[in-house]
Amino acid sequence: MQLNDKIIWITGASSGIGEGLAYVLAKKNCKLILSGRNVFELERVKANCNATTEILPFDLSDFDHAKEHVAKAIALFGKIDVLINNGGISQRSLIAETDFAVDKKLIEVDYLSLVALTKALLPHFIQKQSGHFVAVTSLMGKFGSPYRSGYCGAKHAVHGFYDVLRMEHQKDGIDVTLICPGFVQTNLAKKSLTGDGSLQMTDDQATKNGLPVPVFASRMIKAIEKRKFEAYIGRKEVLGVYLKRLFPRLLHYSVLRSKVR
Ligand SMILES: NC(=O)c1ccc[n+]([C@@H]2O[C@H](COP(=O)([O-])OP(=O)(O)OC[C@H]3O[C@@H](n4cnc5c(N)ncnc54)[C@H](O)[C@@H]3O)[C@@H](O)[C@H]2O)c1
Repeated sequence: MQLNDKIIWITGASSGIGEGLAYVLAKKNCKLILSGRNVFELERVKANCNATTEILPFDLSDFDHAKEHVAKAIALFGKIDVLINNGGISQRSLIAETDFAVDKKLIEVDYLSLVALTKALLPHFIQKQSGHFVAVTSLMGKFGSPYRSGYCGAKHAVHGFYDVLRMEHQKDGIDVTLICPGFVQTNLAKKSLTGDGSLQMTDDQATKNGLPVPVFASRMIKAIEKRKFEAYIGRKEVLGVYLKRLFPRLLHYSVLRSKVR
């Protein structure tokens, strides 16, 4: 399935991966709906896309109004073909030093907001007997790494939810793709939550050495077009998925030795 000319809704579209996806999809003549919190940044991204790009600002943690956000998104072009649940926040703090409020925020933004939007959009996909849910999780949704307990928990939960969604609604022509990035050169690390909920503000070396956003975005779009169930996109860190599956104890000690923060 080519994404050309499709109507695609992207969350977290004001920066990083979401922004990069918007530019590649705009070149494919897609009609785009860009969501995020920062209207100024969304307008900036929109100005760099094609003429059929709209913005729909809202906070992902406002999931009590998910049905209203979905109704507005459908009204923009009359239907939606693909929802890319991309927006999210990360974490850099040890479990023993992390306030419970931080765990709650991570589960709300990185898991519950995706569930809320997906459930609100599902009746539309069932009614038209087609649609594609894409969730940007992480390799941290497949295995753990220190300093990211709440983030890993939320991203693992995303996998559980969407695996079930795929099983329950394949009969309705609905596809589900889970995208697991390794390290990608965005500001995610800088905006990561520390133990008291404040932002880390500094970059990680691993993120700086990650895939450039345009490279990542192109590979992600290919995975969506192939209707992959799951795609692991990164450099050598992707091996962690296979180590976890085959040699979990080896992965455990490799992650500890790598001292990735
Ligand atoms: N960059 C990486 O190395 C990496 C690795 C694994 C997974 N990911 C995932 O990729 C996705 C995109 O992240 P990114 O790397 O582009 O970082 P980013 O910080 O540039 O993008 C995240 C986007 O989500 C938005 N967002 C965060 N909280 C929000 C809220 N409450 N309401 C609305 N929007 C909100 C941010 O404003 C931002 O636009 C995230 O889900 C992240 O977990 C990134």
